[in-house]
Amino acid sequence: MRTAYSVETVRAAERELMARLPEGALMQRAAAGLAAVCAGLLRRRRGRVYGARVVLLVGPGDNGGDALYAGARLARRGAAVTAVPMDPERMHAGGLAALRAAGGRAAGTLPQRADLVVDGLLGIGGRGGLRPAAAALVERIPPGVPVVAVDLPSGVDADTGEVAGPAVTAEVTVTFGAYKPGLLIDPGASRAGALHLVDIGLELPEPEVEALQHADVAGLLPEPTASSDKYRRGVVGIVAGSAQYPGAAVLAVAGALRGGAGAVRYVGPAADSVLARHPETLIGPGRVQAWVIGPGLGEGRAGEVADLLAQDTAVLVDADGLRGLDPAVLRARTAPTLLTPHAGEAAALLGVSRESVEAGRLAAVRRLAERYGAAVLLKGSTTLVASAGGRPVRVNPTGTPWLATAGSGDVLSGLAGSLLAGGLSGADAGAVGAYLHGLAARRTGGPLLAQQVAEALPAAWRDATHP
Ligand SMILES: NC(=O)C1=CN([C@@H]2O[C@H](COP(=O)(O)OP(=O)(O)OC[C@H]3O[C@@H](n4cnc5c(N)ncnc54)[C@H](O)[C@@H]3O)[C@@H](O)[C@H]2O)[C@@H](O)CC1
Ligand SMILES: Nc1ncnc2c1ncn2[C@@H]1O[C@H](COP(=O)(O)OP(=O)(O)O)[C@@H](O)[C@H]1O
Ligand SMILES: [K+]
Repeated sequence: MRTAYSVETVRAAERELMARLPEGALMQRAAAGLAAVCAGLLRRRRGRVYGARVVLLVGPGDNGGDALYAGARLARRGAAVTAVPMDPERMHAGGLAALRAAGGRAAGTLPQRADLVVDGLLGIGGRGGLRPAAAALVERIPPGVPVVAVDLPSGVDADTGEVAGPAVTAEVTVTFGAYKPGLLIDPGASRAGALHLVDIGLELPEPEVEALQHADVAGLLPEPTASSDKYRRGVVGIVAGSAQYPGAAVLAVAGALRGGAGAVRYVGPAADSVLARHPETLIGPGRVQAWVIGPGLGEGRAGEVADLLAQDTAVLVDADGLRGLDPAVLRARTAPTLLTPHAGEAAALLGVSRESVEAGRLAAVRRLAERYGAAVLLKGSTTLVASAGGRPVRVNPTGTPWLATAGSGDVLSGLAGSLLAGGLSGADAGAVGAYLHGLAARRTGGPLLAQQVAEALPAAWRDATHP
């Protein structure tokens, strides 16, 4: 599991540790880790550190201090290091002295030739969009030169991943003590490049955000045993499709057939299309361990949604099924419930604009889970899964923008429903479903069709369980 912590939590852990260590010890740990990553990158790119031109962008706080001390270490190894301050009056004094003592220099303007830029403008002390002096430096980073971000790319909000205006795009981010949510959630995540965590010895409580890895997914996926039969493995029922959208039913069933359930049952008007593509499907009402309702349902089918929600069976509600949901009805349920909106559907459920959901995805998914008393999977660039009751929000690390194609959400709802039928909780079914869905899409590559994502699911399952 990859875990991430808010700025407030990191600061508290830092204070506690600093009280027990000599002054400046944490910054030296951070700078040593940062310098090692920079040196590794320079060696890979040009064979050696000696003679490399390194530019440090230096902000007014400790993030700049880290960059200056790391720059001093690189200068001692023969790099030509130039520090460019955001504000020449406010640079970490100890760091600047160390850099100068090691042979580095400060300059007023950004050199146009460099082998590496180190972004030490802002770390966890950054607030709001970059102010003009910082933005001007970011805009002058020479194109094609690799950037290593210190703690996080400047301009990315550490707690949310929000980016308001210009921001650094890094090849590598070297972060200290703990990942921050903004490094795992887009748009911040796509600015951070490869993540490198430097352990500075922090002791941390439960995380705010977590991302599953292969081993976590393997531990959650249901595996059949000698005593399994198709009913014990779980039956998932799919209520999807309409005369207008029969394809949604076919795709949801395609996902469900590859989600580990022993059988898939289809209920709805697209039975002929479903059977033509998936002869394995059972047709018509019957007993199931989990229902999926919503993909391609069209208008006027709220009664069917209400009927399923009234049953004491796990239910996943997607797409058209999400219209007009009553929070009181959902909160009263005791069986697992998973809602899988995209940003537009989430906005309608919260009564806010789509833009506000997209700008603050973490807050939106948390509010949805609280309000509806259910697990909620918010689709989009970095899919998020929250559960009612304040557990860490799960961030899916496997997505790809190629998934933004018609019908891929239908495959996901069938898949996650199948996992629910296999006995996973709402949040686990959502997070594991999104993980396999993203892996399958990455395996397929783009441009991709939703049905290809479904077809690649067994291979993605094997990748996660037998890496
Ligand atoms: N606290 C600790 O124990 C450690 C901190 N470390 C480093 O210290 C950093 C945090 O340092 P600070 O708390 O000094 O904060 P930062 O260095 O992140 O930035 C704070 C400064 O930036 C200015 N600023 C804030 N938002 C801005 C914006 N949008 N545009 C322009 N300027 C802005 C503020 O006025 C303030 O002067 C971490 O990210 C990490 O790099 C590391 O050395 C490890 C140990
Ligand atoms: N920019 C993006 N990056 C990664 N994944 C995305 C992006 N946009 C959409 N997706 C994913 O694509 C799928 C689209 O689902 P959805 O919006 O329900 O479409 P549909 O209803 O056509 O199936 C979801 O899994 C979502 O997370
Ligand atoms: K930074």
